[in-house]
Amino acid sequence: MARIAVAGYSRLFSSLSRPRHSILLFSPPIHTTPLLSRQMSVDAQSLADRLSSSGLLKIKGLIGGKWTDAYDGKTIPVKNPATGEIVAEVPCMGARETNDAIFHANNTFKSWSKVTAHERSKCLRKWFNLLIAHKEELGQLITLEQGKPLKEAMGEVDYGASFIEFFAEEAKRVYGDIIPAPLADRRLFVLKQPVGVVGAISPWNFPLAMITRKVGPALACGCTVVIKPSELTPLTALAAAELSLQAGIPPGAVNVVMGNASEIGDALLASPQVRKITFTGSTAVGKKLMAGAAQTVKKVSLELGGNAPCIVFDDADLDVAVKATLAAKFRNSGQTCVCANRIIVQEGIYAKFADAFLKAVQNLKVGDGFSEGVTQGPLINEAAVHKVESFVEDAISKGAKVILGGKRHSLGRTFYEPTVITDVKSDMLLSREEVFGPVAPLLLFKTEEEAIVLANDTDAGLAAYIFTNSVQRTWRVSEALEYGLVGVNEGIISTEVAPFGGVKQSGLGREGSKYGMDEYLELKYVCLGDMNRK
Ligand SMILES: NC(=O)c1ccc[n+]([C@@H]2O[C@H](COP(=O)([O-])OP(=O)(O)OC[C@H]3O[C@@H](n4cnc5c(N)ncnc54)[C@H](O)[C@@H]3O)[C@@H](O)[C@H]2O)c1
Ligand SMILES: O=CCCC(=O)O
Repeated sequence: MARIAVAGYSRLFSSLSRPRHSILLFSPPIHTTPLLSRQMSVDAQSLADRLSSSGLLKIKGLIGGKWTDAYDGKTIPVKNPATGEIVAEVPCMGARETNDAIFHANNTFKSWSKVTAHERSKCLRKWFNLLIAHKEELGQLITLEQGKPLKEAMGEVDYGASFIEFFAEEAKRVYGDIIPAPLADRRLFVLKQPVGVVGAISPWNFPLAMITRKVGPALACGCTVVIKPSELTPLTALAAAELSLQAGIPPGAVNVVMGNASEIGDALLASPQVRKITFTGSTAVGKKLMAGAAQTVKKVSLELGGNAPCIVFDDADLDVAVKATLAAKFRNSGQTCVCANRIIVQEGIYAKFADAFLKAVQNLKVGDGFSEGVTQGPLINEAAVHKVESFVEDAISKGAKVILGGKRHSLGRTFYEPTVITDVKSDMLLSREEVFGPVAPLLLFKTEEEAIVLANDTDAGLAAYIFTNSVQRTWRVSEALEYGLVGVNEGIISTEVAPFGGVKQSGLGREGSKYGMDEYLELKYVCLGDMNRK
């Protein structure tokens, strides 16, 4: 059955303007005909045709500038989470392909790191222009493999591309230092140099932005990269890599391998040529990578899971708090590391907030991301739904009350009803861990001190949100929160110009902004002596 309404989204595309952000077919060897033609519906086939004619539907890995199958010919399927249909088969690569990708990245590093900052900047700028020129196709790919509504996917393209534009500019601003010397016959300099080959491992929830946020600064600094996208969403990464080649970024500077995650990860960790691992994903995998990087003492940056508190004080503007909390909670159907995970509401505003929030959540529309008006796509897979279900069951068994949703959506598959749960307590799974789904748990507090204790009562420390009209409280609470990002009266705070990253077990290092460059640079101190010699 055709589930993708081609006419509908064509109209949507034509109504969307070009960006201003603030905020098949190569067949792998064992298949002789393109998978899309064999396994998808008629409407899906026209989508495939459009993507295919754009040249952006790549289904091979990229090693040293060559589109490459797995050496043993094995493939893995990529599925549309909204329909369960297989949309492509991509190579199931492992250590051998990864080592070759590292080899090429290392060779290319020798030349790319010597290219002037001005030239690197120009290449990145061209890449940005191409990403924006292909916004529609990239948005389609994101919705196809990740499931988020097309409008949100197009927003991700703007957001993802913004990192390339920003770091194209930053490439020209890698300044060193001259330090006043303690001895008269010396001069002291600090040089900033690229770290070398970077292994970049990314998750499925932002198939483009979580890659560009890493690769943009890496290339800007003169590093080369081996990307391992999530096996659930590799098509967007491959399309972006194709555009990097079209932009003139040299073959070998951007490599993409996917397949056996732990084998690829181990190869990246073991290689002395890989000098930096940058990872976005779960805390559990981040810890493994951090331990593994010790073998060769690599630089590591980790963007891991969150457990964001969203604190609504009695003095908050109710409309602002409801609207912003809705955005912070239900972005990408709750599958965002900075999604509000615990909505902590002061007793004086609790009833009014719960009522207004419930009404707002009732207006969300669940469905296939390609259908017009849909705001909530499916969850990524069955495991994600099981996790949500187990958290909701745990809360109910401990006394929480479901006031909306609380079960799978009638659309079936991995669609889950937008859910609001009250009477949530801090011992419930919903409070302890990130639910990564469309479930909004409401907790009640009495005093500011209590709210801060509740908010900080977690190993995570990525994003937090507060709603208040008091300037003094804004400062006090922002300073007291053990988090890397704080939104005040705002639910969507990510931008390429500000540092993104967590404290505690949410990670190490920062991405985006001028600080994002430091992660890909080494400092070298040079001492020039004997200055008095004539
Ligand atoms: N802090 C952030 O910026 C941020 C952003 C997005 C997502 N996240 C977090 O990511 C998680 C969701 O993403 P996910 O389910 O893809 O996470 P995940 O940790 O399961 O996977 C992330 C990536 O790591 C790879 N991987 C898994 N095991 C590996 C191994 N042993 N060696 C090397 N690579 C391995 C996966 O294939 C994938 O590419 C959530 O916890 C979310 O909070 C964090
Ligand atoms: O999921 C995490 C990244 C989302 C963001 O950059 O705002």
